[in-house]
Amino acid sequence: MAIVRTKICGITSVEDAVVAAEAGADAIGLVFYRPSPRAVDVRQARAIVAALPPFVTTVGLFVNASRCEINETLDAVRLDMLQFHGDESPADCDGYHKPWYKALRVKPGIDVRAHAGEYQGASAILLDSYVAGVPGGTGESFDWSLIPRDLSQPLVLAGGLNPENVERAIAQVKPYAVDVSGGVEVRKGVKDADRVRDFVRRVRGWV
Ligand SMILES: O=C(O)c1ccccc1N[C@@H]1O[C@H](COP(=O)(O)O)[C@@H](O)[C@H]1O
Repeated sequence: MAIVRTKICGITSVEDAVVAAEAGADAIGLVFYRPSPRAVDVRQARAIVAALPPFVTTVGLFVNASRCEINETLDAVRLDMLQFHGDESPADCDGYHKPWYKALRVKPGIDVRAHAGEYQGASAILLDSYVAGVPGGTGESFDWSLIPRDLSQPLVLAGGLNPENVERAIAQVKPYAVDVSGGVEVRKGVKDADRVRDFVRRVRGWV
């Protein structure tokens, strides 16, 4: 059985980053989108990244950010990958000399395969729930039967995942990785250490 990778997104403190890393998360996500309750600035992000042990991937999440803002963030913070979670075109995502992946928000009627196929430069495609007016981090799951089996890029499953449903999600979707934010929080922007550990254990099949 393939190992499924875990990303814990929306980390806003050193403490939560260390919990995620010690739990066995493969990646942590830092939200550079000011309207989000999970947004961090570059000073917070630098402190979080500095506290991480080796081999934990740092992902910067952007929503329709300007090239200038992304480049300034990359100059200030050691980010390994970029997650584009807005309406960015394939061209908008290229040119940062970093691996990147694109989030697509799924609702009935969307042709996921065709949409994903436009992002040939992406290291992966992340599928999240569509909620009108909110780009992500909604805690809402979507109908996993809408996911095509034969995407050409690795699939990162997101949207309303939590320790209670992640094993079912993995069994049904067989993603490359899972990404969680709200499902392992005490409140928006603050992780629940026990739920983070429980989530990672379940993804790894340790329970
Ligand atoms: O976390 C946020 O606040 C956020 C804001 C804007 C875009 C994306 C955001 N988070 C990402 O949304 C998905 C699903 O989150 P959840 O588990 O349903 O809460 C995940 O990829 C987060 O990284």
